Amino acid sequence: MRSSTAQASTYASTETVAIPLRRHWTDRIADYVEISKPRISFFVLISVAAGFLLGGSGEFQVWTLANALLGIALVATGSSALNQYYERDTDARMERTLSRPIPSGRLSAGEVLTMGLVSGIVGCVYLALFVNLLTAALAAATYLAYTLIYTPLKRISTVNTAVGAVPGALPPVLGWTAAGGSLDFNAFMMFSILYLWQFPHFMAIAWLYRDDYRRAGLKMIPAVEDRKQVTGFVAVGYALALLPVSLLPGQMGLAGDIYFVVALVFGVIYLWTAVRFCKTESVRTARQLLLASLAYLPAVWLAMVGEHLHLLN
Ligand code: HEM
Ligand SMILES: CC(C)=CCC/C(C)=C/CC/C(C)=C/COP(=O)(O)OP(=O)(O)O
Repeated sequence: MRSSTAQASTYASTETVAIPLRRHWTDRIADYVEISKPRISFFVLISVAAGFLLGGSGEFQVWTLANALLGIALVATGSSALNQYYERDTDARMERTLSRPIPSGRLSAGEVLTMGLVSGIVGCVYLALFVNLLTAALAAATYLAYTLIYTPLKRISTVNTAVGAVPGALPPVLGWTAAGGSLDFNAFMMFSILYLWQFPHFMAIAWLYRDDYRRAGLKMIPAVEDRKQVTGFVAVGYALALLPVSLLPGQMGLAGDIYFVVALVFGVIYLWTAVRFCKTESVRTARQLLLASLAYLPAVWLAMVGEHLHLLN
């Protein structure tokens, strides 16, 4: 125990962290919640719910949905905890992540490692017992791909984004199989939409935090690429590819005309913000692209589910 006053900037050199002797239990809970990356996890769970509501046979199984959400939330929390355990040194070098529980000394690395293993394993076992084996196996694959492949790859190659986008795109598939759906073309369409969506989303973020990533030695495209507009072209390319792919569910009978219009309108806005970002890389255009990404996903899932369940027509 080196000190009881954890001042984030003091610990920027990684291992030196202070664990306060006594902290109120509500503060510890808040730290555990922060470890779970609650905003990303919330979107992951929205995607699970969308997959579930589209993959079911028509009969609404509320308890299976609740069990799937709980089990997947535990697995997602476990993967976030292991990611932060592994990245405790690089997180301490980035302004965005410096005040996370480990680099700021509010939680020990050992605690977070334990949380990552326990939460991940309990979540997978819970899914196997209360949902089904296929969903448990896919959730375990998501957890392992995120922690053992994507996370270490961030230090090695810019390919990391294309790899991390695979576990990132699996949540709707987990929901789909939790509802009893098989791994068919419709599940693959939902996977593809979320896979492509992640690139403009992350190019905006990676550009905004490129100095952070450079300082930490993480290989993100805008942090290693000196030529202007490469990040923008990646964003535009994927936003463009997303447009026709996102219209497929309307064509394949998973959703109808309302979905088609919503996917088209939000897809065009997403593409337009990506083009603006590509033309003029700036904090303003990057933030607009990030905002468009965060509006796109709930809108598209909601329209698909709403129309599939005849709530909109
Ligand atoms: C390659 C895949 C992805 C990468 C590298 C990535 C990276 C990030 C990062 C670094 C942030 C933090 C930005 C900040 O602190 O300001 C973030 C925010 C976010 N991400 Fe992603 N993400 C990916 C995929 C996803 C997926 C699959 C989802 C949801 C299904 C998602 C949903 C969100 C949300 C909701 C936020 C919160 C924005 C906010 O703080 O307001 N991301 N992402
Ligand atoms: C069921 C289950 C395990 C779901 C999880 C799905 C999943 C992997 C979502 C996150 C996608 C992703 C690569 C986020 C960025 O992490 P980052 O490490 O780049 O972000 P950071 O820099 O903020 O730590």
